[in-house]
Amino acid sequence: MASLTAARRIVVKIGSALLVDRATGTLRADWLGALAEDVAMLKARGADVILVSSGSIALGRGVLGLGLGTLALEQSQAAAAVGQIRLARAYEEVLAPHGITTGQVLVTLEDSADRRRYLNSRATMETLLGFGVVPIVNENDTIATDEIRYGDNDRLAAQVAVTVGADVAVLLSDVDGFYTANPAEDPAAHRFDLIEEITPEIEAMAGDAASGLSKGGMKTKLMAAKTATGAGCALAITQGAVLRPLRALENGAPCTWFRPKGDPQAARKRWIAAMKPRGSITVDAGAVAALGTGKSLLPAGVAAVTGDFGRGDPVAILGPEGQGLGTGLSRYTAAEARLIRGCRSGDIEAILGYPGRAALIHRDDMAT
Ligand SMILES: Nc1ncnc2c1ncn2[C@@H]1O[C@H](COP(=O)(O)OP(=O)(O)O)[C@@H](O)[C@H]1O
Ligand SMILES: N[C@@H](CCC(=O)OP(=O)(O)O)C(=O)O
Repeated sequence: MASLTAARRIVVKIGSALLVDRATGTLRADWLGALAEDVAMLKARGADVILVSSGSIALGRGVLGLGLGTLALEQSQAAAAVGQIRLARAYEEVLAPHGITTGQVLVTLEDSADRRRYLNSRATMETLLGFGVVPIVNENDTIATDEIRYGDNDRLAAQVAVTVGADVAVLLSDVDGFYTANPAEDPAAHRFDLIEEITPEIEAMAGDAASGLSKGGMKTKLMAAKTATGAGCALAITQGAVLRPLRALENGAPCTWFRPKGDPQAARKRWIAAMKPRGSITVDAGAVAALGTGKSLLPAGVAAVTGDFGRGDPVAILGPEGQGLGTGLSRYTAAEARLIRGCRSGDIEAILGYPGRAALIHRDDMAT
């Protein structure tokens, strides 16, 4: 079974109900301080950690005196604007004493649907993690309208896990796992230790949230589990209300694991391989050899470009005889690719008039 101890890159989702005291609308400082110790523990053993944290609306509504009732979308968005700044600051304040730098990343559903932005956010996240930063991710509630909202951070966390190629995602909840029925309503319900496959029977067991601060309930957690496991990332649901819930999980606290399908790299390659190319890039013999040894495709190895693709679009990679070598996501548009074809990476800026990425297709964005 998957485990937190061996994880290389971990996404942890923290729900509003854990972070914010419902009655007072204030932050649970002790709980957050203890969570910072958990994060420091994971970082100390070399894992990358990304926190997907809810709580901006719950915090902001307290500050604005909006009460506990249902909010109109604009009110939620206003509350998020007020709450998010406090939320990000709270994480910074608890993690800094551990020598950990934080960065705020606000995303919308559009960012991951649009492939160009998806590649940008992937590259930025990778760079942040390379610096040892712990990204604090939330939905950009102040600008997201209904059509482009995740609406719940369970699915957002799974999407982030896929974007960064995490091998483990943990949803810290107010319940210690996935049950045969909502345990708040059915005392006979029992918890699964491991779910191998999310079948329609399992889906029928997922109910809504019982608490007033949360959004998703188990339905969105199952959707998150589907997304994560399909991309090779194991997902755990566990009780977050205890102090140091990640240490507790490592020490065998009750939870439900969802088994991943393969590993993140293999899943990403399957995803890219299934895309319909928007054009083609023909490479020379030297590039064929370089790709064979697992290198990225540089402009220098490109002989010809066809089609009209944008940044992030899938393109067919062809050998000198026109033979198919695979599919990759282009980091340049077709027009740019034609201009920098055959050039050294160091000349890209002079040719295009702006600095670009060294590779035309990065190794991670290629299925060969
Ligand atoms: N099959 C189920 N197993 C466990 N909990 C369930 C189930 N169906 C519905 N629930 C409810 O989902 C809640 C957890 O979701 P939610 O309150 O949205 O948590 P979070 O704040 O962590 O997002 C549980 O407290 C429980 O009331
Ligand atoms: N983005 C929103 C949270 C949405 C959400 O999923 O909340 P929760 O069910 O508490 O995880 C916020 O920060 O208030």
